[in-house]
Amino acid sequence: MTYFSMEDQRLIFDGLPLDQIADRFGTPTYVYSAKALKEAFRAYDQAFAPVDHLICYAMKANSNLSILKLFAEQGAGFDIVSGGELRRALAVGAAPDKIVFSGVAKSVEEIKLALEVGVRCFNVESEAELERLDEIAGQLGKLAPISLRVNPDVDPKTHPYISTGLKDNKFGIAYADARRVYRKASGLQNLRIAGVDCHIGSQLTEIAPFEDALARLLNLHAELKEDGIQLHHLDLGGGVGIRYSDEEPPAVSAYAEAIMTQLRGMDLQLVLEPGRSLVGNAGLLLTRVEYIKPGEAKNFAIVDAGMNDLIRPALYEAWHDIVPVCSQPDTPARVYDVVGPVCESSDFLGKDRTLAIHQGDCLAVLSAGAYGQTMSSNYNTRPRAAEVLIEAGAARLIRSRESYEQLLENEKALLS
Ligand SMILES: Cc1ncc(COP(=O)(O)O)c(C=O)c1O
Ligand SMILES: N[C@@H](CCCC[NH3+])C(=O)O
Repeated sequence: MTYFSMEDQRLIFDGLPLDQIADRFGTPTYVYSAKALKEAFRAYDQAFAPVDHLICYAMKANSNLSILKLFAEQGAGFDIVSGGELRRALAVGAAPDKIVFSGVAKSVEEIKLALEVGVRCFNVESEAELERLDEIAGQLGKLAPISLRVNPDVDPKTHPYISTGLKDNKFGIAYADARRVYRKASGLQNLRIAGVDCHIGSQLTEIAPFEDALARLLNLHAELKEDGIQLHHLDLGGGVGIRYSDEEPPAVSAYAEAIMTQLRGMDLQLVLEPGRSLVGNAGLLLTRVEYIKPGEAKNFAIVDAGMNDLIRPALYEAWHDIVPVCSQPDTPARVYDVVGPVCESSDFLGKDRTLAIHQGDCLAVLSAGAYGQTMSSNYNTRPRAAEVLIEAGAARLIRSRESYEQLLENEKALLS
């Protein structure tokens, strides 16, 4: 499903011309389509309809409250990794019993809050965390629902920075230790074993690594049964990858078919934590060309969005398509590096892009709905971008551009 079209040389996104949105809200601005978000969620929900399942949207991909609310209304649960994300889920009225709590460094305060509100499950990432959780639950008179995040040592064949299920990654409990740690957990008074969990990495473009990880978890499930430990759910972590350029990630339906085939006959609820595939291609970043700068070796299109707004190209050399929102047939195309205002040579949004553009033109950086705004920063004292949602044929602001006052107020108040 594509949400783009061209009308009178203008790029239309979910029914609205992007130049109009840029004029109205300014740049840089993230723009999302509610229709695309809902359809992405529905693809998972329908594909897994034959089995008992819960889709916990991994809000690290995009935690704008309006987007969380939209997913909650579709029936989603949430995968959170911090007390901050828990507060976001609660702020949109998410049901705590649909929240799973991942993360390697859960603090005492975060655990207390999660126990008090009653999250569905803690995805425990170490023995030390298991002990901390048992102790705090005991103090609060609660029974903490847990699953162990098992590191299945499976190669997800993705960028090394976003691979999480290999032996040398910090995440999860080693597969070889998992059975022993489950036995230990079953002896701890204030814990209730709810399930098993893994997450092997992000932007996976093949199904096989998911199948390998699932096979290992099912093997563990059988071993635990022998030990008298019954699991109620199996959480397979993040979702499939998305298409940024020429990748061919599996369709959600094909992924679901493969997973459900393996799960057949197992009495386990399936939990999934997709992030990128629910929001990535439902969003883009609008930016305007401040200057065209021809160079000796390169031409630069210097735009008003930088690595502080979208860090993926700088961090992972990630490729995002960049297209003018108004095409200009009479303008000669040139090859540009599209670079931002930040004082770093790694501040680029795209390299060697053939574009027919002038100073003042507006560009759309595509597939920017996931890990865009959530990974943004105030580096160079740059305010975070605005965010806009297109819904029912209209665009509305869902986060205002940060003001310089907001950026200064905290420290100004502390000036001696
Ligand atoms: C624990 C966990 N769950 C879910 C996700 C979401 O993954 P994705 O955005 O690839 O669906 C991540 C991010 O990689 C994660 O770390
Ligand atoms: N931030 C990464 C994804 C990693 C998600 C966290 N485990 C990206 O932008 O591709």
